[in-house]
Amino acid sequence: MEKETILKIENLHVNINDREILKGLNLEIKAGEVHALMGTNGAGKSTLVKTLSAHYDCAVTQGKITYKKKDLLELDVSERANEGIFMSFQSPIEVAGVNNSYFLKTAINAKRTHNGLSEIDAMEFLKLVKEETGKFNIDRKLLQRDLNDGFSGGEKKRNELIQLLMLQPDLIMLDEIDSGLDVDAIKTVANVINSMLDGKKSILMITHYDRLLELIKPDFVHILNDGIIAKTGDYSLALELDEKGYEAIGIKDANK
Ligand SMILES: Nc1ncnc2c1ncn2[C@@H]1O[C@H](COP(=O)(O)OP(=O)(O)OP(=O)(O)O)[C@@H](O)[C@H]1O
Repeated sequence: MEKETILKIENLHVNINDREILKGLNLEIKAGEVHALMGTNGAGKSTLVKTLSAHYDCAVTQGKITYKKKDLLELDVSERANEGIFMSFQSPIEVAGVNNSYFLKTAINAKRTHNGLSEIDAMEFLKLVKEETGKFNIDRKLLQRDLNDGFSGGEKKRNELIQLLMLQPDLIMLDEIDSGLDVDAIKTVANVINSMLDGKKSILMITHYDRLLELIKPDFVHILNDGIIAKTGDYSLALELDEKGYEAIGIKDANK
């Protein structure tokens, strides 16, 4: 059976501060696929995933993005989340005064209400937290604190894993979730992501290293360069890149 297209990006042009970063990018992601996005520093990888999550830095000047047959650019940031888009940021914001558990329960209930389901109460929420974090031995005490407030880099990433498990999004975008993590934490990330691969959820993950891709095998590896996807291959492209570097595979660093 033909897989459903979850996300289709056509001729996407995006400016940041009036400078064109994405210059006619095309990308199609189907249900159940894992896509890795690589590229030199400053190539525009984060700009792409920030644009998909409606970040205020990114101004779309041209192009079309279709998500589950809807015009994504017509949806605001909370509508995108309620429609099942999840973004793990390189540096998630710290929000003192907002309890982490309250924040997560509110996000879950917004999504449930949007999809015509009843809200979960405090007891159900706690039960679900225990179940999900228990499967992967993730410390749930983080939920008692304020959202990311004073969290270490690794704790912020673990908190995003809790959010992922609780929200069960359809399109998961991970921006360098492996950076700064200890070896055990990288394995936990991979275990969580692999557990979510049910043939329906799709992943777009930015990484610089082959390490994460060894644990979460991508169906496609894309190299973003000079504002477009300059090269696409399978996992062997990431291995080749790791071995030879960008220049040897024909990718010129636009910053040099
Ligand atoms: N808020 C901003 N103001 C000015 N320039 C920005 C801003 N955000 C991004 N840029 C610029 O846009 C370009 C693309 O940045 P982006 O973060 O998308 O790159 P990247 O491929 O994710 O890089 P890295 O691998 O280093 O994380 C860079 O030149 C960056 O300096």
